Amino acid sequence: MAQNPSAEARILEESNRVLGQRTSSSLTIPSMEELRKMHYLQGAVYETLRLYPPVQMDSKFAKNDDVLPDGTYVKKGTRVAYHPYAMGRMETIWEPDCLEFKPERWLNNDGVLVPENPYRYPVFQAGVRPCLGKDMGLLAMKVVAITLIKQFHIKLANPSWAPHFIPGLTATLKGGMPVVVTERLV
Ligand code: HEM
Repeated sequence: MAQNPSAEARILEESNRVLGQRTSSSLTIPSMEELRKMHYLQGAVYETLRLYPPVQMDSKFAKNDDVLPDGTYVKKGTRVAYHPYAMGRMETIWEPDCLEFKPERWLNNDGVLVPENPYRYPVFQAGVRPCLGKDMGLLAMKVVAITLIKQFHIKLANPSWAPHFIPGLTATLKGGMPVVVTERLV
C-alpha cells in the first residue's frame, strides 16, 4: 500500500462506503458480512499473495509412475516442483502487466471479485489437499489490513526502498520493511 497510494485510496473509499466513516475511536473489527462486500480489498490481498506468495515453492514426490495432464511422463519417486512465485509473474498467466500491483485485475466489470483457477494461482495449492486454513488466512489478512489502513498512515521510511524477497520454506523480506506510522486523523 505504501508504494501504491491509488490502491490505498480505493480501499479507503470502499471501506468508507461499506463501514461508514468511522473515526479511530469508533473503529471496530468489520463483520464477515461487511468484509464480503469489500471486493477491492479482497483483490488487493490476492494481488499481494500473487506477487509475494508466502509458500513460494513447493514439491511432491510421485508415489507411482504417472502422466501429467500435458502428457509429461513422471517416473515413480521423481520430485515434481511447482513455483507460485514464478507463476505469479508469468505473462502467459497474468498478461504483460503481471509485474504491476493491480487489485482491479481480480474484479469483473461490476466490481465483483472473480477468484482465479487454483491451478493457475496455486498460492494455497490446488487439487485434493489444498490449504485447510485458506479462508482463515484470507480473513485475518483482510481484517488486519483494513484495521491498519483505516487507523494509520503507513509510509516507507525510505521512498526508494524496494522489496528484497528471500525464498525459504516460507518467504520473508530481507531487512524487513522500515516504515513510518502516524495516526490517521479523520
Ligand atoms: C496466507 C496464508 C497461507 C498460505 C499462503 C498457505 C499456503 C499453504 C500451502 C501452499 C499448503 C500446501 C502445502 C503442501 O501440501 O505442500 C498449505 C497446507 C496447509 N495449510 Fe496453509 N497457508 C496459509 C495459512 C494457513 C492457516 C492460517 C492455516 C490454519 C489455520 C493453514 C493450515 C494448513 C493445513 C492444515 C495444511 C495441510 C493441508 C493438507 O495437507 O491436507 N494454512 N497451506
